[in-house]
Amino acid sequence: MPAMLAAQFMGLPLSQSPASQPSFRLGLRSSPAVRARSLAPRVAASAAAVSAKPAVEAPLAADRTVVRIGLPSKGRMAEQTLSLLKSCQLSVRQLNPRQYTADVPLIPNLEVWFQRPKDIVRKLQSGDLDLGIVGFDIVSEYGKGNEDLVVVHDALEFGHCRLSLAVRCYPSTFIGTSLTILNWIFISEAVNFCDQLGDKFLREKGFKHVRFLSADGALESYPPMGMADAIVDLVSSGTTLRENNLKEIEGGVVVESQATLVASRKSLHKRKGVLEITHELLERLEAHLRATAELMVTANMRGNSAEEVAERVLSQTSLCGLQGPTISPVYCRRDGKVDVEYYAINVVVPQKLLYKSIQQLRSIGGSGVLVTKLTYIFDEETPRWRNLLSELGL
Ligand SMILES: Nc1ncnc2c1ncn2[C@@H]1O[C@H](COP(=O)(O)OP(=O)(O)OP(=O)(O)O)[C@@H](O)[C@H]1O
Ligand SMILES: O=P(O)(O)OC[C@H]1O[C@H](OP(=O)(O)OP(=O)(O)O)[C@H](O)[C@@H]1O
Ligand SMILES: [Mg+2]
Repeated sequence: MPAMLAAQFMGLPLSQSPASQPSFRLGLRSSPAVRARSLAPRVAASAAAVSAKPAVEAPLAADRTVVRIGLPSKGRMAEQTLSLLKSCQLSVRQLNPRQYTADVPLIPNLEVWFQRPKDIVRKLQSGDLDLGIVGFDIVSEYGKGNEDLVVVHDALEFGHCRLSLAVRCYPSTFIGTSLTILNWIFISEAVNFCDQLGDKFLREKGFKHVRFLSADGALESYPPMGMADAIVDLVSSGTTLRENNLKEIEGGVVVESQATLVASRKSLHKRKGVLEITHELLERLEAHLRATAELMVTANMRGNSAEEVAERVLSQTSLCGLQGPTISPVYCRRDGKVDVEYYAINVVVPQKLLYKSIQQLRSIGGSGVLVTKLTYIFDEETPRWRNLLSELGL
């Protein structure tokens, strides 16, 4: 920031009217909705089609008997989505990489359609898809206010990012500057990745004077090129911002995002098989995601009885398992008689406590420790399923 403007800012009363502020430009990545607004009437129809809330409620295509799920066709989410499904034993079979459709052999009534993330949300709204896996940022941007979209699983543990406001790096006095203050000093134009979200966020924060630009990508290049003062874009590691000399603003996070499983409420209610498939997907996803954080530890321990071994195991903080350790006798034949001298202990421990658990096991006489990865941990019923049923009034 030029010294003069900095000085001007320091003496600026916060009640000063926006009209008297220095002009500030912010860069946003354009969505088809915004581009369509500025194009000829020929494209007005597509603009309506992408509006956050369809004017006319989409009918359910009654003749379709197969259930459809939309998966990201390209980009960083595509590969991770397929790998998550594979980890849930739901491998997607795509005969040809150029084909937009595929299937999941384990769920015969499920058809996979590879689509761009924003198209997945639009097609859920139009009734052409029943389920989808997309980032929460896209659900918020394109599905906002649409009652027909239901987030079935909100934390699939990949695609973590945040939609955030960032500005050029100014002298350290301004780093950590709050939104309110920044508002007065230098944003007059911004580039926005998520038009609806970015626009609403900044207006609500009082950035009424900001002019939004449309852009298709590489938003981080706008401020250094002098085309905008700020950007509203996705940030994950922060590398792109840093490499382009930009900084996030304190309090400038518009939305936190990660991959989600989304469904059409109408499909869940009316299309045969959707609720059952959603239940299976949800159960497998939950059970798998839960299992990735845990390990199964098995060890042998000398003891006089299962209870006595249990006392020792339960005296250790990291060996309590999900409900408690499973302790079973190890039978051996001695002097012609079946005898029990050792007990096998099975206990599920959090991955991050593995080494501590091993140390605790050894300290109470455990030996021959085996550690196994878990594929699934199924609970009695997942809270997300109960929530979904109650959200659907079922
Ligand atoms: N840097 C990132 N780290 C983690 N997740 C991200 C990141 N950027 C985007 N995402 C997530 O991935 C989703 C898809 O982004 P991606 O860049 O693959 O496609 P896109 O930007 O919509 O398409 P395109 O780049 O062709 O315009 C985003 O909606 C967001 O949820
Ligand atoms: O904080 P980081 O880890 O650096 O990630 C942030 C970048 O990732 C996304 O871009 P992407 O790579 O998808 O390119 P795009 O702008 O062409 O979509 C996003 O739009 C940012 O530019
Ligand atoms: Mg991208």
